[in-house]
Amino acid sequence: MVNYSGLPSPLSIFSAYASMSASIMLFQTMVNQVFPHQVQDYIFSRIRHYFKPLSSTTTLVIEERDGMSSNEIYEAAEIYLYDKISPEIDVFKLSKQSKEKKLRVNFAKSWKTTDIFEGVEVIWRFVSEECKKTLTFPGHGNFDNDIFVSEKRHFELSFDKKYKDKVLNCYMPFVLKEANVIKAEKKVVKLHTLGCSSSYSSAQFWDSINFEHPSTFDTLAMDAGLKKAIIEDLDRFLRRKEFYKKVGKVWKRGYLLYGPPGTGKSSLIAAMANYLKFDIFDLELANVKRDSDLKKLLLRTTNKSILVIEDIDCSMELPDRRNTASLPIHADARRPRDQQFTLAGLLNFIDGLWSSCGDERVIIFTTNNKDKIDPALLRPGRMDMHIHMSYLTIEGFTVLAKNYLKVHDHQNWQFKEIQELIESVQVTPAEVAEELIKSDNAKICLERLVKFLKRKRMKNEETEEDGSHVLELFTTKRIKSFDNKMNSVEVI
Ligand SMILES: Nc1ncnc2c1ncn2[C@@H]1O[C@H](COP(=O)(O)OP(=O)(O)OP(=O)(O)O)[C@@H](O)[C@H]1O
Ligand SMILES: [Mg+2]
Repeated sequence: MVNYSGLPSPLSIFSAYASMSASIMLFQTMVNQVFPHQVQDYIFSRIRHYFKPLSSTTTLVIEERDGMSSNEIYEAAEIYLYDKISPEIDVFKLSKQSKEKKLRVNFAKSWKTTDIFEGVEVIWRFVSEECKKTLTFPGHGNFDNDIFVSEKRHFELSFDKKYKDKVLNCYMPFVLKEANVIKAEKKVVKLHTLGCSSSYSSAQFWDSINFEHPSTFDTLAMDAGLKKAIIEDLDRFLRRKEFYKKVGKVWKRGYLLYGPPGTGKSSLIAAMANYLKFDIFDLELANVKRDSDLKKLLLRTTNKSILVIEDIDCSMELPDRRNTASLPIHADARRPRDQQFTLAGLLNFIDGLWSSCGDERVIIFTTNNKDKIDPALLRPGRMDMHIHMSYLTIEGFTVLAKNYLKVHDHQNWQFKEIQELIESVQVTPAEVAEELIKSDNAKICLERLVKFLKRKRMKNEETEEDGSHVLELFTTKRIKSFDNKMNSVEVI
């Protein structure tokens, strides 16, 4: 039925629509009668898919994780978009972890913003979904269920299809570059520690907070020559990207810090992280359950980071590691042998696969007792530098006095006495630092320190007079007072 203008009349449109609706209803009834529910759903979803209006928009999904590793584009987008969170207009997420000083503003669920790049409009949307997984653990004869909840996050980037090339080839590199600039400008060092979803769950992940350790090379009580050597080594490492590439070596540097408790090993790690502006990944081997978990965790560390494994001698529970290098670090009888891991395995993985998956990696091991650690760690080529953190020296004390009390040696008569005492007593920077914060008054602090050092010296002398220990302590003291009073660095 066509009217004189050549257009279909309203009546013809209505009758066509009515007959189409009737056919659809007939088809629907037929499908409902013939097919089971699941098949019906599938048929209707396919029909909807084919008959939906053609979209002119493309959407890129940028997930937080790319398999086992973090996705660099997601991280860049997070940094780039962070400044676009506007508390006045949008709903935003506010959080604070107990160890953190500042509030943390973050993207709320379904947060959305528009960005314009060279005249092209793109829309960013933050999507976060909760995933619940039920894990079953064998209990006493029965099975305990534990629900493990994790968050899956991604960004969706939508834009007009015709700008696909421009977005992929120009906008995305722009976002990556901008993120690097922002990161360098207000680089906040992060401390990543091991987290676990629940006491039963085996899933382990890195949990991060802002790292606000005040230690720097200026505040470290250490011989100036050693400090200079470490700083120069770090600078050389950063500069040598091309060199490492040319010689076919992985761009990583390993340090072994050893010395008695309280001599500043952890403080030096903090100073290095603050100097390099690298994140710290603090790996407590005692909390890692399986070899496969360890590998996953290592692969989830990022570039420009420091992997720290403290007290490596204590992570190895076996009495003598020299003959047992292939025995597991965790000799846990409840676990099958293939699920345990060895130091040799860990080192091979770090040297091999892990290092080749990233750039600008620093790895630091610490120990109180270098003699007790596995020879595998001391092998040439393993750790590039062995740094001995010693008892307090006069030079170290000068740094502490300046930092804690703002006094310089020439200003104070007690300095000479303290210097003489420090030369004759083995005292750690931690012990002296503890005395120096006991009062706001520098004079009182130094007087107390003199008393403390005299008491310590007397105690040592008394112990030396106790016949049963004479030989051992004498030997230890004479040898160690020479050895341990020297910070030293050994480039391997
Ligand atoms: N060399 C140092 N320079 C400045 N402060 C220091 C130094 N060594 C120790 N301290 C002070 O003592 C505290 C404890 O030191 P730190 O944790 O760095 O020692 P450590 O060698 O890592 O000890 P442990 O072997 O027990 O882990 C620090 O927070 C700092 O205040
Ligand atoms: Mg420490």
